Amino acid sequence: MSNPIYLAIDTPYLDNAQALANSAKNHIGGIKLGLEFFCANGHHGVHEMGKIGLPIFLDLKLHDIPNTVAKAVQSLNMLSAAILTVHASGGRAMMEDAKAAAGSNIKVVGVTVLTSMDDHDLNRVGVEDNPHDQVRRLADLASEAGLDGIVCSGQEVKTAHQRWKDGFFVVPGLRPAGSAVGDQKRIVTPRQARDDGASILVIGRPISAAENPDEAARAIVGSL
Ligand SMILES: O=C(O)c1cc(=O)[nH]c(=O)n1[C@@H]1O[C@H](COP(=O)(O)O)[C@@H](O)[C@H]1O
Repeated sequence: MSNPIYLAIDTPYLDNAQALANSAKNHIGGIKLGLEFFCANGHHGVHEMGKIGLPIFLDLKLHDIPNTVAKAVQSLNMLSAAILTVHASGGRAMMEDAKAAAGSNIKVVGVTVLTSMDDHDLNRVGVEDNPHDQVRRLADLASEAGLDGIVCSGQEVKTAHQRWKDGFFVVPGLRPAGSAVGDQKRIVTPRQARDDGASILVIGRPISAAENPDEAARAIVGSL
């Protein structure tokens, strides 16, 4: 079994990102670069991180009209990322065009309901369904649009996996027992997410903020 852990590297500093990835690289399966890193370092930064030799998950959560998202995806293809995110709430046409624009080796996955949101937060943006139902709705839409999978919390991944047998399920919002929760609201342990059908586990601060990131990553691998 390959290592399912993608280390979320959320920093604007390329040297810090390289140091963190290099320190934990023997106990992770990939590197996730998000908006904080990409806005500061762009294509050059992604190229440099690629030299570490692990698959790159480019988490840019694209969300715009279909034409704009498709053109943005085309501009990212040269980076040879393994995984790319768009917001599923951008709609079916946007997801279809994103997938059509992506290189054949990139998995395009739809972010459903951010793990930092609970029922109340969803209601405040006009969604009356609870996170579970909204994830199910957006997972069905992502599947219809031809995406490879979705991003959801570990609280929904079991149901999503049952409905979409060959879907690819990215699960963030993971906290080993006893670690700081921070801004996340729908959390489970890495082990729980894995058991419930997560394809990959996105983990940031429980590793990056640890005194010894390599040791923290190794301990999480051991818990799976
Ligand atoms: O798409 C994501 O990766 C993502 C979706 C989501 O719903 N929640 C979420 O936390 N993430 C990302 O997963 C990472 C979680 O980081 P930690 O909370 O530090 O483990 C961050 O880089 C977030 O941008």
